[in-house]
Amino acid sequence: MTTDHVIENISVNKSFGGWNKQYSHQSTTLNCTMRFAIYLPPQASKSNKVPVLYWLSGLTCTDENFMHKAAAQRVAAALGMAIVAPDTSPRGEGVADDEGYDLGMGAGFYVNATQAPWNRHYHMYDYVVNELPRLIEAAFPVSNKRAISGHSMGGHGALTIAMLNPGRYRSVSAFSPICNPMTAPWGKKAFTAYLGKDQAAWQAHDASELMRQSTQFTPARVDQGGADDFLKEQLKPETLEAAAKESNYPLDLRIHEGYDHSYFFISSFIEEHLRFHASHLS
Ligand SMILES: N[C@@H](CCC(=O)N[C@@H](CS)C(=O)NCC(=O)O)C(=O)O
Repeated sequence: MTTDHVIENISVNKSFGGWNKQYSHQSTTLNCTMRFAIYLPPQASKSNKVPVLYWLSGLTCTDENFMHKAAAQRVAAALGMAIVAPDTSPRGEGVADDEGYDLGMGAGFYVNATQAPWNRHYHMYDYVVNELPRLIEAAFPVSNKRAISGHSMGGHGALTIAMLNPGRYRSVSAFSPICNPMTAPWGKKAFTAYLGKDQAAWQAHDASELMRQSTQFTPARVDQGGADDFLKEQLKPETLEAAAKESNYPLDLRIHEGYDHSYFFISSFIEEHLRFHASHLS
């Protein structure tokens, strides 16, 4: 490990024979101290590097929501899969913020901000794609067999990051993703602030636009609750489905009647997502 990869342990909890841990580190990409969580299954050891799923959370979340509420550890332990959950934005004094829950801290949207004041710290795209996996693969017994998943804003992050980096992730999945942020209130607000008014810059981070233009396919699964309050105005899975049809992208999209936007939905289907990723990681 080089000095670029100095990490400080914050918590350790044994879980299903493996370990749930939190660390902080100084991020050179985000220019602030960041926290992440990692679940290491019992199979992970110096002589046995395990594949790793990167989980991107939604608005208002930290590295903790998924690890506390998704109930993923039992199946991750059985499958021998590590899970890494970063925070959802840069943090700390001096980091630009907004009064709204959907902009600033807790709402990094997994893009590289080009607009002031956000461009000093808000580089979540580079952090997730480059700095974090470099650090994780240097510091823990995990391999470079990667998958990516996320929820809502994090579902948007997972889909766009996978499509912008073909070959980097073996599979991608999302719960209740923001499928067409260019036309959704959450996305329009964040993209205007972080990327500016020119919508050409937004297209590169819109899952539906990317899927419509895709010629290289990463296996993709999306699950959406039919009783999600954000479904019609913010999430728009029908737009992603239409885009997949246009490019013949093999998207497995499922709508589940009665489920809402919460972690009660995620925990109900997380096992299916982990098994989907395991089938592509092995
Ligand atoms: N209306 C909600 C929107 C935020 C929200 O629903 N966040 C989702 C992701 S988009 C979440 O995971 N919240 C944290 C949790 O359920 O643990 C609020 O004001 O907090």
